[in-house]
Amino acid sequence: MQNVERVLISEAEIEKRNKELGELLTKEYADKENPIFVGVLKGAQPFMSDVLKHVELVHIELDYMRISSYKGTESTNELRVLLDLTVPIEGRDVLIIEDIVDTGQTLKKLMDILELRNPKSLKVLTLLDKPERRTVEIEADYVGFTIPNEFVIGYGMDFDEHYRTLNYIGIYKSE
Ligand SMILES: O=P(O)(O)OC[C@H]1O[C@H](OP(=O)(O)OP(=O)(O)O)[C@H](O)[C@@H]1O
Ligand code: HPA
Repeated sequence: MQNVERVLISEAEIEKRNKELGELLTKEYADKENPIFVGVLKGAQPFMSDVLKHVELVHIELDYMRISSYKGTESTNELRVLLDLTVPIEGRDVLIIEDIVDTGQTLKKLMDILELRNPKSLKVLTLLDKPERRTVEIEADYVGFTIPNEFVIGYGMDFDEHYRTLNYIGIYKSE
């Protein structure tokens, strides 16, 4: 396990939580008219596809955005929209799907951008929440796991584009 200090969340724990979250979203979005789930690439991709296996609804549109900020283990403060939505969201129920809310800067920027487009509702699902690192006041509506202040890798999350393919979440060992 090169550069993995220890396993923080196992594949089985992730699967169990994904099922619970998918069932919750099924209830929450069943009566919404025209909902759209927005995956934030690249990190949220494995989580989004796994959680959707447990969402038993067929009227949800899927779309993606990409915002990038991290170099190594540090946020750069320079957030760039690299990929935008392909459809309007005015009057629609929007759910942002993230892998992690860390400083909160990415989510804050994303929510500011999407709020300007006048959605009916704008909520957030994140697999991981790292509240100790927050620099802006922001909370997700649905959280998979609250984690300590450690840099994590795996299950979509990277260190310089490596480790995204691990099927568990580990703590990164820097040397
Ligand atoms: O709360 P923050 O401190 O802003 O960090 C969270 C963001 O950082 C990661 O994205 P990253 O910029 O690394 O892009 P990636 O998803 O392509 O890895 C992650 O996917 C979140 O979007
Ligand atoms: O702990 C993290 N790991 C990987 N990517 C991240 N982006 C923000 N925080 C993290």
